[in-house]
Amino acid sequence: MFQGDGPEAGREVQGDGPETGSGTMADSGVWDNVENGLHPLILQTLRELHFTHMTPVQSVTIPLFMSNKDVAAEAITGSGKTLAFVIPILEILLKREKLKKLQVGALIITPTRELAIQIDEVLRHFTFHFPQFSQILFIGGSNPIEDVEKFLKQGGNIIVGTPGRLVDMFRRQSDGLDLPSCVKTLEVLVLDEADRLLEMGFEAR
Ligand SMILES: Nc1ncnc2c1ncn2[C@@H]1O[C@H](COP(=O)(O)OP(=O)(O)OP(=O)(O)O)[C@@H](O)[C@H]1O
Repeated sequence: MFQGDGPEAGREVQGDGPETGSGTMADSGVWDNVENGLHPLILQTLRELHFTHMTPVQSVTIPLFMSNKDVAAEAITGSGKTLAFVIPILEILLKREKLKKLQVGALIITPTRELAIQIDEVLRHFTFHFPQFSQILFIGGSNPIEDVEKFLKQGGNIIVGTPGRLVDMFRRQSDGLDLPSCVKTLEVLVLDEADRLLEMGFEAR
């Protein structure tokens, strides 16, 4: 499940998995046909990845997301949900005024370190072509001070993180990181696997 930051009411989308439709995973339209067009460098990255067609969840949600709707999607594992939010994030950030180094434009929260690493890797394929966007991974298992220093040094226009480390990073003002101020520029919030995230029972302490 994911959400775009937009003025209009959300809409629930049921995405088909790889085994449905005509039997192939990517059978719901070519990327060139996305309304208003995708950025040429995004299309180039998709060609590099050999992704010729959108999956059903991508073809339904990407246009909604790109028109600033709030989107909630439910689709089976492996149906291509990651690209369904990664591409709109980039398109939305490309349309806004350039973000400064410490301004966060998108925050992707996911329940496990493994998922965060996977999303970070997928995103990196795309941001490789957009050096104006910095991205940072906030997950447990490393020294939080290193994350603070990394953010201050290289910035984090797009953050991918797990809840525990993110909460920690939001409380690091005494170490020189004022993340609550940095997210004032937030355009997109993604709650990946929102059902699992909410089951985890994170509460304000
Ligand atoms: N349009 C596409 N064409 C071909 N392959 C794709 C396409 N979109 C995504 N994939 C590939 O399909 C696989 C599953 O995608 P992804 O991990 O985004 O699924 P998911 O729905 O997020 O799965 P999970 O529920 O496990 O997180 C990945 O290997 C990804 O690279």
